[in-house]
Amino acid sequence: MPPAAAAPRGDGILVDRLSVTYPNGMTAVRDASFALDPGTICALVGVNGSGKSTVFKAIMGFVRPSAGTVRLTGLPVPQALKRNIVAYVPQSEEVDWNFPVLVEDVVMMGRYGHMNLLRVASRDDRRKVDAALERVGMTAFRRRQIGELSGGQKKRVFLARALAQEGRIILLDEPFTGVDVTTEAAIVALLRDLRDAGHVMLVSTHNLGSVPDFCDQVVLLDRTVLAAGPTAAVFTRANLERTFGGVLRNFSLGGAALHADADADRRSLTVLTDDERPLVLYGDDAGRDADGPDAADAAGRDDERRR
Ligand SMILES: Nc1ncnc2c1ncn2[C@@H]1O[C@H](COP(=O)(O)OP(=O)(O)OP(=O)(O)O)[C@@H](O)[C@H]1O
Repeated sequence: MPPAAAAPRGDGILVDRLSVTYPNGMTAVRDASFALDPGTICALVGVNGSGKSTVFKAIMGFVRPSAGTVRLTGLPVPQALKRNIVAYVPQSEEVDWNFPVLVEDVVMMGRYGHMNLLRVASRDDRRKVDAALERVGMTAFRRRQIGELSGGQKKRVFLARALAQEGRIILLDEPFTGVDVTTEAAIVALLRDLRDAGHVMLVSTHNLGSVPDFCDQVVLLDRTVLAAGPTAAVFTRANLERTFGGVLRNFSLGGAALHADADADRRSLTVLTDDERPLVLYGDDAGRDADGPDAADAAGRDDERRR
């Protein structure tokens, strides 16, 4: 038997008994803990209002923990921010697209933390912006206004900004919302490359079907961490039902409704969806596990059909 993987030490992101209470007295996150090592892609999954953005804000230093700690590559948040360790790819709704700014200027913003107060770009800064635009396939759009781009193109530009920043930790807030299959595949390929280069990525997503495809860790959130760890162990039907309660749509097809074969009564297909790309579980163990190539393949095929 292969040796069991060691538990993460939190050398990338360490969230330890984190609680966040907003000034209006609302405790959005209570006693949440998880640990991620370099070279990880982790999904952050939970219903609307479960505290995903609050966890992001705590990691980015926008809110102070009322209890507990966050450490990033071993450093307290303020020190990590000073060193430009954290890059953020926002949700589209958070951005004012009417602000007149060129694509290349958005990507250059990723270099601001590396510049002095006058923000004069060096040759090295420009080279890194060029390389980032090239890497996400947006070089041809560099002189366009950001507001003129499609949703998927805008996402690529913000990914390029994160690349230009060269942060070891990248937070992505629903990167697949409103993007087509090709852009989603391109984003996933890029995230895998970054993982191989030792980055840590925390991805908030409602795209349940994509999670087993590319995330090696999962954090399930409902105002606290319900479960955290390797995707195969944590991303199970039972845990998802606990996380989403009645919100999750769950269709089960089995027996004659699905197959005409002799063994139809033993076979089933379960679809779990939080309204974006659904998680499709095939076969006899559909009621137990969400991992395995069948589940991922099925989710992909279903996605193609939906679009
Ligand atoms: N600035 C704030 N002041 C007071 N309460 C807040 C604030 N921001 C968020 N909340 C509350 O904290 C809870 C968690 O919100 P949060 O935005 O972290 O959830 P989320 O999981 O990111 O949701 P979504 O999936 O809708 O983006 C919600 O009940 C929300 O109303």
